[in-house]
Amino acid sequence: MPAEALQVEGLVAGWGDTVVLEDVGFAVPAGSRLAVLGRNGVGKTTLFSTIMGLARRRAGTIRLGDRELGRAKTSERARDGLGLVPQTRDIFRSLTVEENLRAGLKDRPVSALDEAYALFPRLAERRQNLGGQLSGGEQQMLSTARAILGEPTCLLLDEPLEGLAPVICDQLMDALHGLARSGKMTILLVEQQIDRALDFAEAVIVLERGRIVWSGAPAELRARPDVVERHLGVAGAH
Ligand SMILES: Nc1ncnc2c1ncn2[C@@H]1O[C@H](COP(=O)(O)OP(=O)(O)OP(=O)(O)O)[C@@H](O)[C@H]1O
Repeated sequence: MPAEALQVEGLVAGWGDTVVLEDVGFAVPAGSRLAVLGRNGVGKTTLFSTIMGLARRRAGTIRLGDRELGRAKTSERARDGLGLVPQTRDIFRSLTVEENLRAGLKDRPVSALDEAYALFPRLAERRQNLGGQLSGGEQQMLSTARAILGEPTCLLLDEPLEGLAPVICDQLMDALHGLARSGKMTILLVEQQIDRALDFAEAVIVLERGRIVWSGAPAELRARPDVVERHLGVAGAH
């Protein structure tokens, strides 16, 4: 396996005729965790969408392991090991929790569902409930669990904590830390809760208007309140 799970170089991308990302480049070592930070509208979701083949790449390369993704379809990227948990939590509201999870199994045996239930015991309690009956936190757990069942080598999590109560954020982050400890998955996290993102990540990139304006280690960002204030719009990360 190459040392880098994901390598992005000179990426210019957007939607239709609109360019959102300009010359974005970064590399994520296999098994590591990267936080992607930035204010609303700077292009974080567009970055994940471009990696998944959902947005329009105009220039640059995206390499997953040793494969350059080029024009690969989203389904091929998923087969090659990319997984996305979108901000919109794409669960099937009229299917049960168990049915939702089965949809994420790909070719794996049904017994693999136990992995999801071990990671999120709350989902086991709710397995016969419909997706639409779940709380926001449970829906986020379901969306995350379904992506994980596909055994992605590289998981993209887009603002998983948005709108969740602090205690649910704790539970979700505990599960993500557990996943990360297994070392099998490379995880990219977009998150507005900066402290939680910095606790989780080993490296950080900060986006502003579609460009990377800062990159480094979480401790380095914590030592730069000026960067935090300027690009993330808050007084400081503690
Ligand atoms: N699916 C889409 N179709 C068309 N334009 C989009 C789409 N998603 C995002 N955009 C546009 O791309 C630009 C960057 O938005 P994006 O969602 O990537 O930023 P973000 O940093 O993820 O912000 P947020 O934190 O608000 O999600 C915005 O102008 C937005 O309207």
